[in-house]
Amino acid sequence: MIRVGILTASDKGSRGEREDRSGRLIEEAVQTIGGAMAAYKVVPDERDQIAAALREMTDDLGLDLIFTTGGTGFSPRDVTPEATLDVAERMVPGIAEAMRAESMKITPRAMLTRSVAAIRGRTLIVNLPGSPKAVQECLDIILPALPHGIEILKGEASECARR
Ligand SMILES: Nc1ncnc2c1ncn2[C@@H]1O[C@H](COP(=O)(O)OP(=O)(O)OP(=O)(O)O)[C@@H](O)[C@H]1O
Ligand SMILES: Nc1nc2c(c(=O)[nH]1)N[C@H]1C(S)=C(S)[C@@H](COP(=O)(O)O)O[C@H]1N2
Repeated sequence: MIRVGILTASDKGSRGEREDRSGRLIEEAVQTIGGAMAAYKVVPDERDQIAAALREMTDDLGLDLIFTTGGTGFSPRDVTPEATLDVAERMVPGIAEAMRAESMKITPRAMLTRSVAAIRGRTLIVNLPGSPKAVQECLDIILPALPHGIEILKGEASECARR
């Protein structure tokens, strides 16, 4: 079982002005790879609050995988990638590269997400864009590859199967 944290960075969501459909979507999608939501938080687009929530989900809760949603674009308040870099120990560029490359086949605006993926301790952190449409598209692209990486992170698999 993969223990998943969902962190929604949204000013509107944190004020209770919008239902978090993106967070709900992530919760349902991770079940297809044996994931279960173990923590959920909505924070405003504030770098310190996002980084603090990421530290809590990694260091205190020891989750396997964290998806953030929102705050990856060009608005001055979009700081989720910067907050992720604040807590990152090792980068995983291929995940964001794959999301952008495959999403570009759907919309050229996919190049506008500044999302990053990184490892802290034994936790993989992946930024997703904010809209439910973008979240679904990005998860379709990356979810199949994640369980193997998480197994290795957890020390449950040492070799890469050639697939
Ligand atoms: N968590 C979410 N749940 C449902 N819809 C969302 C969510 N995040 C974004 N969206 C939708 O995607 C659109 C673009 O997202 P964007 O990140 O620009 O949000 P915003 O509403 O401008 O800002 P914020 O969510 O930070 O208050 C939004 O207008 C909204 O329709
Ligand atoms: N697959 C996919 N990626 C996408 C999109 C999309 O519709 N589908 N929208 C893009 C748009 S319009 C923006 S502005 C950026 C940043 O989104 P965010 O600010 O909500 O994080 O994600 C991009 N990535």
